[in-house]
Amino acid sequence: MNKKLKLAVCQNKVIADKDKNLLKMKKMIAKAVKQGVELIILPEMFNCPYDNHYFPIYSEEIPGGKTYEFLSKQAKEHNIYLIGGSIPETVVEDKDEKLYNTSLIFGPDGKLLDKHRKIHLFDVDLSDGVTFLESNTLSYGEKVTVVETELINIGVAICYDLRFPELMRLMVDKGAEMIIIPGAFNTVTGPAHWETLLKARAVDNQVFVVGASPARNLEADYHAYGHSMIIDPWAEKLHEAGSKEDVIIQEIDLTKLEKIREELPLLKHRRSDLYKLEEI
Ligand SMILES: NC(=O)CCC(=O)C(=O)O
Repeated sequence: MNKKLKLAVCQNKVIADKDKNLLKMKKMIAKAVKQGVELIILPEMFNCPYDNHYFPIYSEEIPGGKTYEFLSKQAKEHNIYLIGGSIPETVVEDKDEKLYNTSLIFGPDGKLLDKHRKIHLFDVDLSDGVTFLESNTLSYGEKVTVVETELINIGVAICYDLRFPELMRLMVDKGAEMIIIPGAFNTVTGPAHWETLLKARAVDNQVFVVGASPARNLEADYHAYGHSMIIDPWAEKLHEAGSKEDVIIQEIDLTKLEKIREELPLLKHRRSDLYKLEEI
């Protein structure tokens, strides 16, 4: 394991124009690369407004779609690991078409290492005004995603997935040392829960946690919270964006993870004689 890792989160303001979103992201990635980062993380639905109306219109087949090609090229050109936030993915099986909220994970050679399809769909009706039914358009992912890289072992889950500690622990049991959450929380649940959940998952599992949100766009129907964040395994916040567009860059010390796990070995202290968690 390298001992230091420089990473960036590109918090873009998503608009209803895929090409413009990609162009903006290209510039943000170039800005991060100039600072020598090795890993770049993009937000949930970074190329498509977070809205059931837009998901089918913006969705792409994988591999081969415009965004897939864009991400692969960016990773290769800049020799970086790229966690492509998420995009709406179309899958056609036996004439049946399904959509997923999918994160694409690319290596520095531009090859797709893995993808994560959002497992838990955001179906809520909050009295404060946020109503969303992802399951109106999207299908449920079925896989726990952990990718081994030369930098660090990365678990990827998407937004509402963050609320399920069992999933995060399963990722850690599969070797995750950093959990990446592309996530568009909103202006109700964001201030209430985003930071708390990111920190809780970090301290529960003694991992780095990175939350990558889109910037807030008040012209859109859904107002993302923003506040992309990088948290260390001691639940210390290393960096936080505001609600506007930003590229946040942070060097992290990976020895912190080893040190904390050695000094406070809670993962070893589990009572597997009394309870267990398993992937089915
Ligand atoms: N895109 C999402 O899954 C939103 C999740 C969210 O806002 C939450 O509070 O959970």
